[in-house]
Amino acid sequence: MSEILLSGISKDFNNKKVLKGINLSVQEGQMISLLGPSGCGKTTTLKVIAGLIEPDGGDILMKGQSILSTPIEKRGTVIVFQDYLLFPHLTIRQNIGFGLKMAKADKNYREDKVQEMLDLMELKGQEEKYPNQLSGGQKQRVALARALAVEPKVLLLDEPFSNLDLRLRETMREFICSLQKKLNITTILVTHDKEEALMISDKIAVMLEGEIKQFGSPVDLYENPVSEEVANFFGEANYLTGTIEKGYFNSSIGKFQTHINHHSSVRAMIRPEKIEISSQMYKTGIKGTVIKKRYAGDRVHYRILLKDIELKCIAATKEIFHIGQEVSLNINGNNIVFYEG
Ligand SMILES: Nc1ncnc2c1ncn2[C@@H]1O[C@H](COP(=O)(O)OP(=O)(O)OP(=O)(O)O)[C@@H](O)[C@H]1O
Repeated sequence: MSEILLSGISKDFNNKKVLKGINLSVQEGQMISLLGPSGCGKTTTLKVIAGLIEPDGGDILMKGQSILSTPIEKRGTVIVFQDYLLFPHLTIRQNIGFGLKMAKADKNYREDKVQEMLDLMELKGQEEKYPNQLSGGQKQRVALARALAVEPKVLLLDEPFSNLDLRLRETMREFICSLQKKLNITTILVTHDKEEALMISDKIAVMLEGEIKQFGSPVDLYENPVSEEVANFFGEANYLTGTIEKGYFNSSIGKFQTHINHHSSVRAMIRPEKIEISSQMYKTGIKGTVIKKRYAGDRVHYRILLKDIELKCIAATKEIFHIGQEVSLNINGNNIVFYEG
């Protein structure tokens, strides 16, 4: 049974459909990302789960029971916003204990729990300081400590890394991932950062214009996007048109073996890094000429011209090709994703 299940959740704001029937099933202990561009409805979805926004339609079940009419503080969910919303006039200790105080938890229990959180979040020595005396990463750990102190069943994180600089972002990402696994807490994280979602999630829900377009593992989403819309959102893609016949995809640049057998006209999607480039002019390779090159340190982005088609290719920097160079391309048919043409 799902820890949390959204079924047909809809929400309009000023006659604009912001959520158009969201379905999502999250299992206990999973880390899920809601990934989508700004304004697609990610935060609204989190707020609906937390009880901060009432949906117009649909239901939310927690372990099979509807929580729609359950008050916010009894839902077992807690939301951490990107700007942390710490209380500036309270010390770190008081901030962390705030939720427990509101819940009228016993004083001894509260003190023990705050201590446990200070240890868990590596905040020892900071307890009597005020939020403005802490770094961004420390503030975020205080916000997490305050959220986790009340032992929620579901942790909701809204863009948790967006206010941190690049290095701190990586450290906090690692910290939150290992904490989430250690506590085995069901977590839904909102992000617009694809790489972040790919790196930290058990599953990703791609959200575009108020709808979940695909829900799957990071590998599935990147390697087998269900539509061109999802493929384009996730990264760069090359498209070729052609037909599939007897297990082969026939296109203007060549014939590729595929596992698909039915006859049809298709559009084929190939990720730029799935194309192998070589300076060796193999007989089986597809001949092309490098016409553009962008060096990015750990990789190089190329444009390769083949007859009248330009392909985007991304390669490691082991061998760097120059503009005008004749190269040979190799594409494995298993790395081509097909959409109906
Ligand atoms: N309380 C509200 N009243 C009116 N419109 C709202 C309200 N909250 C959100 N919206 C609108 O709903 C849409 C979705 O907003 P939401 O904050 O859920 O998007 P998001 O995907 O989280 O984007 P971002 O990453 O920019 O936060 C936006 O067009 C926003 O302006």
